[in-house]
Amino acid sequence: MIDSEILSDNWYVLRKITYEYSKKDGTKLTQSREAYDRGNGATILLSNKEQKTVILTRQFRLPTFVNGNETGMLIEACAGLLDKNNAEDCIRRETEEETGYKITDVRKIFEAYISPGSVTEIVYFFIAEYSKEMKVGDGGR
Ligand SMILES: Nc1nc2c(ncn2[C@@H]2O[C@H](COP(=O)(O)OP(=O)(O)O[C@H]3O[C@H](CO)[C@@H](O)[C@H](O)[C@@H]3O)[C@@H](O)[C@H]2O)c(=O)[nH]1
Ligand SMILES: [Mg+2]
Repeated sequence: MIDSEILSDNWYVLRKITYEYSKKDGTKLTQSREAYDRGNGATILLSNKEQKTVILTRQFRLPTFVNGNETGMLIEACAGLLDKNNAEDCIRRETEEETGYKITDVRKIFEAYISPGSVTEIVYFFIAEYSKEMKVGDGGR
């Protein structure tokens, strides 16, 4: 890395990074690219096999509104940004906040860079079973 310049540091951080990249033939190329750092995230698909149901969330997503989604409303799997906790603890807490279900067993199925051309974020994907006994609140937070 040759240089890192902060272009925006308001809510999350947008940097312009200049670096030297070695090509296969050994020649070196200097490139600059912007990278948006908003931390890492986790998402979970909650399902109930007996009922054949899943729980999804519905919320306003500004970036979709400015890019063709007329109402800006999006139906999604429950998701949240990670803090210092590990991804598993974080998705349990996020599930309770957003859906009102206190889940116990969660299984990580994979992780991925979701928009590697511009965003640094890794998203950890989980699945879990839920049942009505696990309902402890209204969710929606
Ligand atoms: N003031 C302010 N608040 C912001 C801004 N950007 C995000 N927030 C707030 O920060 C909180 C983040 O909520 P989480 O539930 O932790 O994250 P998320 O937005 O659901 O993100 C998760 O889901 C996305 C969609 O799948 C994923 O893109 C993301 O990686 C993550 O997993 C929300 O209350 C949101 O409004 C901003 O620019 N300004
Ligand atoms: Mg969320």
